[in-house]
Amino acid sequence: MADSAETQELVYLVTGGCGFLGEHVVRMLLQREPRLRELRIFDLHLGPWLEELKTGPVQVTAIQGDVTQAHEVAAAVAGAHVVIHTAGLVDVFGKTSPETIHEVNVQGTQNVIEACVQTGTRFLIYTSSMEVVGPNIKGQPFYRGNENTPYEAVHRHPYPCSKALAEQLVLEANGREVLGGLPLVTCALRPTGIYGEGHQIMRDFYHQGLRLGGRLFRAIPASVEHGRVYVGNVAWMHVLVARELEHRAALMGGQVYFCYDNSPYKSYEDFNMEFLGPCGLRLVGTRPLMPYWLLVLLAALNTLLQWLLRPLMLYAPLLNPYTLAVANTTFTVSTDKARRHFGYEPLFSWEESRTRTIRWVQTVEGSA
Ligand SMILES: NC(=O)C1=CN([C@@H]2O[C@H](COP(=O)(O)OP(=O)(O)OC[C@H]3O[C@@H](n4cnc5c(N)ncnc54)[C@H](O)[C@@H]3O)[C@@H](O)[C@H]2O)C=CC1
Ligand SMILES: CC(C)CCC[C@@H](C)[C@H]1CC[C@H]2[C@@H]3[C@H](O)CC4=CC(=O)CC[C@]4(C)[C@H]3CC[C@]12C
Repeated sequence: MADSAETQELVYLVTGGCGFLGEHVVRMLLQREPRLRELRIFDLHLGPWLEELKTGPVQVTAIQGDVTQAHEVAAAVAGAHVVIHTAGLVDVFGKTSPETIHEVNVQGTQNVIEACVQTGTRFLIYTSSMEVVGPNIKGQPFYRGNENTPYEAVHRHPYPCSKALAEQLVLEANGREVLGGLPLVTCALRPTGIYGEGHQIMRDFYHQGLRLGGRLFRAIPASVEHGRVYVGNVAWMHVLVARELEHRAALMGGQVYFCYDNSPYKSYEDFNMEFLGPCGLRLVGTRPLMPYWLLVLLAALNTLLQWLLRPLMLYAPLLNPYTLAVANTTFTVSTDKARRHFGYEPLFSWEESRTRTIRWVQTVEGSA
């Protein structure tokens, strides 16, 4: 990559570049990677906003494609110096079958790795997830943990299972010889729950609050803490890793990094209120209004309804046994591995992340 860097000739590929995180990665690369010549954006569904990017100095190439199709992936990867693989099916609500989640998240990642090997691309960054670690099926808390904290990472749900398998594939591929004889350098970033402009679940909570007359009802105790991270900082960490991977290949190759920032540790609902509150919503109750056993029952009922209604319609509410278990389990990270290895510092302070997210919620359809 050194020659290309000197002549400012880098080609990057972002898979899933039209998703919530992918769009931020794309925009961040255009702003903060001056060595970029071409940016390829590969996604199943291309967004109309891509058009506005095509007028800048960097060649922006939109590629409509499917990561499960090896030939489509190989064609997109050929000639790229760096691949940032964010594409994935983020489904914890039972909208898609476990087989499809596996095909996209695991087989899709395998296709990306093989494409790098076959075409000679040396640097691969994978967007993994905190879900690879936990919360586990026992609901054990992970409190201010880092990448070395012992934790029983046992999953049953298709989404964390698929992310864990895909991450393993990526890490094992580190060091494989790519076309041309040089070694592949890979690493995986594990964001905690991401928030920020474009966050669909935040939108859903906002609309739900509006439907309930400006109120949301507390379901989870305030003492259950979640680590959350602003999407701009997740994008920034991807850009930094991509930049540093060549020079620090021995240190960073085959490594995992939690993706974090200075957002405060709070319960999922209290954290959301940091944005929804200034937009006119109120969280009712200092304690959960329903006993936990009733939530468990409702979550199980939702699973049953989803199954019964499947032939007629897709019933995929926010509450199911898995989302309840995740929401009700403390999972917070506290680590400086990314700072030590490649100098990561959050680009956006908590105040700025909050302000940007509030401004975005204010533009969401239905807002006052
Ligand atoms: N949203 C979150 O809180 C977190 C997300 N992640 C990971 O970050 C990555 C991005 O997630 P989000 O942006 O939230 O999801 P998203 O659903 O907004 O974006 C995923 C993108 O991948 C694309 N995609 C899906 N299937 C594809 C296929 N077969 N071929 C090509 N493209 C395909 C989608 O069209 C979409 O644009 C995922 O890998 C996810 O597992 C990790 C931690 C937390
Ligand atoms: C009313 C319910 C009790 C509250 C439901 C909230 C849930 C929908 C969300 C609570 C925690 C979220 C998950 C968490 O942020 C970690 C994640 C990481 C990922 O890689 C993908 C998304 C998610 C699983 C996220 C999904 C929504 C929650 C379960």
